Amino acid sequence: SKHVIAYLGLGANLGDPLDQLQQALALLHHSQGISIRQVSSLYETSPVGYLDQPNFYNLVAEIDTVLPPMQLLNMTQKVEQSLHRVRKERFGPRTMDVDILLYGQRIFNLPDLIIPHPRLLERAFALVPLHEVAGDLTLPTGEKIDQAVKALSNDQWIQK
Ligand SMILES: Nc1nc2nc(S)n(CCO)c2c(=O)[nH]1
Repeated sequence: SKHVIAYLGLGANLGDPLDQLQQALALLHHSQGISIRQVSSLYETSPVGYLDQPNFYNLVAEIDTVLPPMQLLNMTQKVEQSLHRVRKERFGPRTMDVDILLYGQRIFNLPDLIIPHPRLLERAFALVPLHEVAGDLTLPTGEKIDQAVKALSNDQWIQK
């Protein structure tokens, strides 16, 4: 069936984030219908949304998947659960967050699946690692990633 290149944003700021990110990548790579093609550098980033929490560690993985979007969403939620994701505050600290940033050139606006990720273009913690693995991509909504990353305000910049 049809192969789609998708981009997943991973983040963690509770427990042992580096170990959890490594475990999440291994789980994804060994999932049926998903193969990881590229992984960005690891970035330590200051929390966006709810500031009174530990720094996050973020990365973006480029995957080749034959899963339809809702099945890919199920897989990402299973990975979060196996990393003991406890959903408390919506923007609070978490052991693992796996967001579907892009799914080929597709656009979805479903109740529990909005792609491209709605806050992608204003979040350096997603856009900078995405630019690293897919810098010359144009979003299905028309924005060019390399222009969007340049447009980020300086205070949004993050260190590797
Ligand atoms: N720096 C940073 N801030 C965040 N705020 C939320 S919510 N999240 C979870 C991802 O939506 C993050 C994150 O991954 N990194």
